[in-house]
Amino acid sequence: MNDNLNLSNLPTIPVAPEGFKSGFVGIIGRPNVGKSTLMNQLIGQKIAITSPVSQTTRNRLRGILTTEKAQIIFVDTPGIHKPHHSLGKIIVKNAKTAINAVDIILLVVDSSTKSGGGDRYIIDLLKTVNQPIILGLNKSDQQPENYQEIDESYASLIQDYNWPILKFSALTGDGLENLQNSLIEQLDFGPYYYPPDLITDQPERFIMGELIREQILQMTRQEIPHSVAIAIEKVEETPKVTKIFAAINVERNSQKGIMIGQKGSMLKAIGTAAREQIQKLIAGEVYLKLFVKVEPQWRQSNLRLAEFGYRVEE
Ligand SMILES: Nc1nc2c(ncn2[C@@H]2O[C@H](COP(=O)(O)OP(=O)(O)OP(=O)(O)O)[C@@H](O)[C@H]2O)c(=O)[nH]1
Repeated sequence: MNDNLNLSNLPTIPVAPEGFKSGFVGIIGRPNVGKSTLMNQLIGQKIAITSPVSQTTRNRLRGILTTEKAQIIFVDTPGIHKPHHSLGKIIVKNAKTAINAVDIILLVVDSSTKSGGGDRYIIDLLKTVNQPIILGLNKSDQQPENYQEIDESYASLIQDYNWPILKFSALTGDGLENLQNSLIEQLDFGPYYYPPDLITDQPERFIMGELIREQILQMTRQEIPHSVAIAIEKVEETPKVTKIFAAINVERNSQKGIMIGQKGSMLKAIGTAAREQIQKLIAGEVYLKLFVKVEPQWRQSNLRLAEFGYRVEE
């Protein structure tokens, strides 16, 4: 019998106690403001990848925080920006869909610099939204001396609305308890949507691919912009070690060269760092084998995008 159909294998979800609150919080913002860092910090484990290169996050990813009083499901959305190619369009479309499917919107901005056109673009998108919105000033640890001017530049953008403003640092954790309490306060009473010990809705394989992609983005920086997709081809579990075979798909031969590096040095460095991250994720020994493949123009082709796991959500 297929194990998936065996009902006794399904996780059980307890009945929530009286007064329990729950709901979905959409983390929205421009690329690179710290949305993924924030979600990881709030749920206490790395499930969303982060990097100094913008547009790191591609798919919707849920992070689940369960406390005694509440369950908050965070929906990390790809940064909203004006799209230039078909992957970009899917990313923005998914972010807009996410806005409609949540109970509270946490609009995150980078308060180490003043507001700009990109912030105004998102606030315009949110004008017609009915859910409560919180404006989160992130990167408080990096604010310069003229922080009051910066705070004012954001406050003036939302002066016509009654949105609360909270300041925090996703990196240091400063102000996050306050943020968590404000979110719980605004949530309605509700059930456990997920088992209390679950921290994400994504399968482990997806996160593994993301952890590999994170190392590529960090190590190759601007040289391999966004033309990389990871396919986890095989996972073999043995009692001692989990063997993972993953293909790194790039668009051009030149990118393949960069990815492999001199005498394979780049691929080796990526593999070593990603292996360490994956070991933390699965709490066990990992053997990671990486291959590089050239898939011309994968970003333009919706079919190929679907194969690599990028969903367009209606
Ligand atoms: N100093 C400081 N840096 C931060 C903070 N939060 C995030 N960062 C950094 O900002 C960069 C972008 O963070 P991400 O979490 O990847 O940003 P994101 O909004 O998810 O980015 P996209 O996936 O592009 O939408 C990373 O280098 C983070 O380390 C913060 O509170 N303080």
